Amino acid sequence: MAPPEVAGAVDAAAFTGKLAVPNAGYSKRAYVTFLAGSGDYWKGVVGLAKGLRKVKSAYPLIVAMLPDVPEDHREILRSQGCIVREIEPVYPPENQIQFAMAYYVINYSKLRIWNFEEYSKMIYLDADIQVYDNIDHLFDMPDGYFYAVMDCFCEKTWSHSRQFSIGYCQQCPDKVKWPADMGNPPAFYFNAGMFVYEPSRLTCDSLLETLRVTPPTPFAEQDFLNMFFEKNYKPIPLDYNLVLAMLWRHPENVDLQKVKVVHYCAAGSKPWRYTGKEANMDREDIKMLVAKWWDVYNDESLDFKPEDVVPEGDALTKTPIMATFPEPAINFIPAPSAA
Ligand SMILES: O=c1ccn([C@@H]2O[C@H](COP(=O)(O)OP(=O)(O)O)[C@@H](O)[C@H]2O)c(=O)[nH]1
Ligand SMILES: OC[C@H]1O[C@H](O[C@@H]2[C@@H](O)[C@H](O)[C@@H](O)[C@H](O)[C@@H]2O)[C@H](O)[C@@H](O)[C@H]1O
Ligand SMILES: [Mn+2]
Repeated sequence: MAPPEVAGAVDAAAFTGKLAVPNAGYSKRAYVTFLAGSGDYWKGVVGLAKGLRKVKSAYPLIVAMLPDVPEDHREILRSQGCIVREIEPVYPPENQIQFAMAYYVINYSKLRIWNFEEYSKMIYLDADIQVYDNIDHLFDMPDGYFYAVMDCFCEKTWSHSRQFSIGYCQQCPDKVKWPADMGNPPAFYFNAGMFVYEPSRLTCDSLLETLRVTPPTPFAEQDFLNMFFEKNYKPIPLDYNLVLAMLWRHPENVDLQKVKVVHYCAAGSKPWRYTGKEANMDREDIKMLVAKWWDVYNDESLDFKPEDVVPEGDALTKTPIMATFPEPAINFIPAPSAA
């Protein structure tokens, strides 16, 4: 069953993929992910690069990374055709979150991807996301909006929220209705693991200016982006970012045959760390999705090859060029080591 129709959602018909038109202009487009620290998230990026190759995406994958990503990890990503871009960390005001600095620096630093204005349109994907069907047609959606998939409020990670306390979720707004005496129901709220956006230095400056006067919140940049883009946000179908908790919280809204993008964000679901021991991780659908991720990661036929490099001047970047942008010599205060 389709998820609840949401007013203003982009018409599902636009998502057949058949409406996609080749990118006529030279407006540059790219996927972008984010990498911080010397931990194992680089494996997620390798999986994502190979997944995008498997679905024959026409666009490159940029990796926005903090200075604390070690050179050997960067080299692995370059060898997989990724374009590596170092970004400056974003430090929230020290006085507010000194005990969770690493978490907040990692999440708020993601905002630097708005500076990549050599691209007219980008699709951001967390490193714990995998793309199993081509989604290039999302680049053709009308400009001026922020497209992302609605999140779910039912996991205990939401226990701090009013929604959780009354059992309300936007995925099933009629099950527990928002009480009239609590004012209007919350605005649609998206998961920030995947979104379609238009880079702009002006927007980036405005984001960082606003952040300076905004106290950090539990979901960090996800809460912040929902507040900042509330008026431009357009929900897109959950097939474009399946937050795994939907499988046990709202199975009636999920058709795994139609899902194009899977977000391994549930506790214990990161494929490269999977043990099957955490809650819900012994489900057959979770085991299948984790195995599916490993199939792509281990598929050597999907490794980047030199012949994948496109000739200079090709209007469409058909496959990632083996380029590494000159990493700007910015003097960084080393970011706290990532979580
Ligand atoms: O140590 C870390 C933690 C996070 N990330 C990046 O930040 C994103 C958001 O973190 P995560 O996906 O773990 O959050 P969740 O979606 O599970 O809440 C990840 O996907 C990575 O792209 C990273 O590179 N290193
Ligand atoms: O805290 C910041 C993160 O917030 C989001 O993850 C959440 C969200 O999905 C909740 O709905 C889940 O309950 C929770 O498990 C999960 O961590 C983004 O996916 C991630 O990119 C990042 O912005
Ligand atoms: Mn994630």
